Amino acid sequence: MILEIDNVELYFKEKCILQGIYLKGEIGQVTSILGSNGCGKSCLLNIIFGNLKPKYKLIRLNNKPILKPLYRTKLVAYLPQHHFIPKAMKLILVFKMFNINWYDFIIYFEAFEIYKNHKFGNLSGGERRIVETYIILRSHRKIILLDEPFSHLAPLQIETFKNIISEEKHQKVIILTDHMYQHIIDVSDHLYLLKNRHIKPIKDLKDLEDFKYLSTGSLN
Ligand SMILES: Nc1ncnc2c1ncn2[C@@H]1O[C@H](COP(=O)(O)OP(=O)(O)OP(=O)(O)O)[C@@H](O)[C@H]1O
Repeated sequence: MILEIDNVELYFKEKCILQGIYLKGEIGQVTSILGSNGCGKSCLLNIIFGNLKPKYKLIRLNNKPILKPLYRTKLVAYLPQHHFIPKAMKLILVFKMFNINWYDFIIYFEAFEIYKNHKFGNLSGGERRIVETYIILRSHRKIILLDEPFSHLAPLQIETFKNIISEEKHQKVIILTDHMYQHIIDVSDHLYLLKNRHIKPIKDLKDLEDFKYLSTGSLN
């Protein structure tokens, strides 16, 4: 499966946020978007998901235009920056509701075993993020959009998620964004940089310094 988003133009009132954007994601490849605060990364993920309507955009799946919002196709799962699981729901029910195996989760995150019957809202912010990120990544959807999956997580948990992403990419289109650029670079097959409304494919990591996303010497 190949997902392409093309010709995106997004305005809020008079202000142009995104212009002439083209991005491609495909099964077997992790595609990541880097960019400074406020450059439009979350907006772009929301446009792909279908809950933000830009002035123009064209989404193609295997070369075929998709005219309805992607979220209505049951092909896509999206991890937003905010928590989306009801606080009062017990963890075991959360996993049942999303049809995700609790015991597989415990293999990766042993420390959660004691939380099986705890309410989601009683977990810490980072623990809630782990549950939500896991559920989205393991969801039975072909397209996975992740907005800042690494922020708020401890180093070991980040490594676990990088391994899970590398497993899941073989059957899913994975598109993500995060400010933790080293982890993004490690886990990605294709990188894009959003800057000044435009997107640039990054072929050489040095471009991240040349385009002033990173300060000179950051990659040494
Ligand atoms: N509903 C809205 N109305 C007006 N402006 C908005 C709205 N949503 C986002 N923006 C503006 O669009 C720009 C891009 O926002 P977006 O959230 O996509 O940035 P981002 O790259 O994800 O930033 P960060 O890395 O800080 O999360 C910002 O300048 C933001 O203020």
